[in-house]
Amino acid sequence: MLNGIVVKAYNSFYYIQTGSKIVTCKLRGRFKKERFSLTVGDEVTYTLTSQDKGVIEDILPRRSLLKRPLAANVDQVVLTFAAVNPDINPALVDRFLVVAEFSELEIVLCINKIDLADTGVIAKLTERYERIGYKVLTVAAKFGLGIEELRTLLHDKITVFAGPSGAGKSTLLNALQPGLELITGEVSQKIGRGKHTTRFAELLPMAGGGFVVDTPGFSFTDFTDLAESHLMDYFPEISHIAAKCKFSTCLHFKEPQCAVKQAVADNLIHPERYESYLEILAEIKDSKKGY
Ligand SMILES: Nc1nc2c(ncn2[C@@H]2O[C@H](COP(=O)(O)OP(=O)(O)OP(=O)(O)O)[C@@H](O)[C@H]2O)c(=O)[nH]1
Ligand SMILES: [Zn+2]
Repeated sequence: MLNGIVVKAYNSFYYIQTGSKIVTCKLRGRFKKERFSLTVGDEVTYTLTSQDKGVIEDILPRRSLLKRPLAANVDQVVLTFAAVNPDINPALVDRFLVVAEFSELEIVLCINKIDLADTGVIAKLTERYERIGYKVLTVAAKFGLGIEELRTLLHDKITVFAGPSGAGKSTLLNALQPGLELITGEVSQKIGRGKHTTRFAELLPMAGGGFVVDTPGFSFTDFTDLAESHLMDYFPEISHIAAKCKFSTCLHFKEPQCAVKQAVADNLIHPERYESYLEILAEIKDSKKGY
């Protein structure tokens, strides 16, 4: 029995990668009866029926399932923003961060287009998010700057890219491609990448191990899945301090003796981060009205 990972699903065929080898597999009948939908990122065991064909015998338990893009076992998200052009919007960064935290993904904040920005601006931005505890990478995807460091962070993980339009996600993925050529070249031939354009995500194998989800998706507009009382869990610097509030039910809004509000006043929490928190809190409150 061999172990592998689903890198592409197409017409009830699954393309399973083990090492640098791709095997085309079908599912055992019993899975079809169970209506189990296998997706990219799933780990399976299979037996070979010929050199490059096989049958999936078992599906290993999923660690996670991301809905957009649809992929299992995603470990990490690289949130990509341009420092300028379009100018970084901290409120939008916070919204992406909340969704990434909610999805329990490891987070890398990638600030792109540093060739166009002031070094002072970059330093301030970096400091702002590193202070909260986030990993920040500054790159210029168009010029290959910082790409090696990003590549290192992708090793042995399944990574998805996200960020607003124009931030440079496609440029980043392309900059990562040269390192992939050896393996993806083989994949392309076998599974006809580019021939069939599908809406479904595929995993791109990385030279040093690990995969990147080829569709930068992971967009969202609402926070209706969140509970008001849990929102603070997705702001690390707020949840860190919340235990010191007078009331255990404190939402850090209008409650008296709130340690979070005090921390904002003392400049220990960035006022714009607190603004973002309040804004999303209001959206959650609104969405729950009328239920
Ligand atoms: N100056 C500069 N321009 C860049 C850099 N990276 C990307 N760009 C440019 O920014 C524009 C947008 O880049 P894309 O890679 O298409 O951005 P995207 O995030 O994939 O955008 P969507 O497909 O709309 O989601 C392109 O014109 C790129 O050439 C960079 O590091 N420096
Ligand atoms: Zn409070």
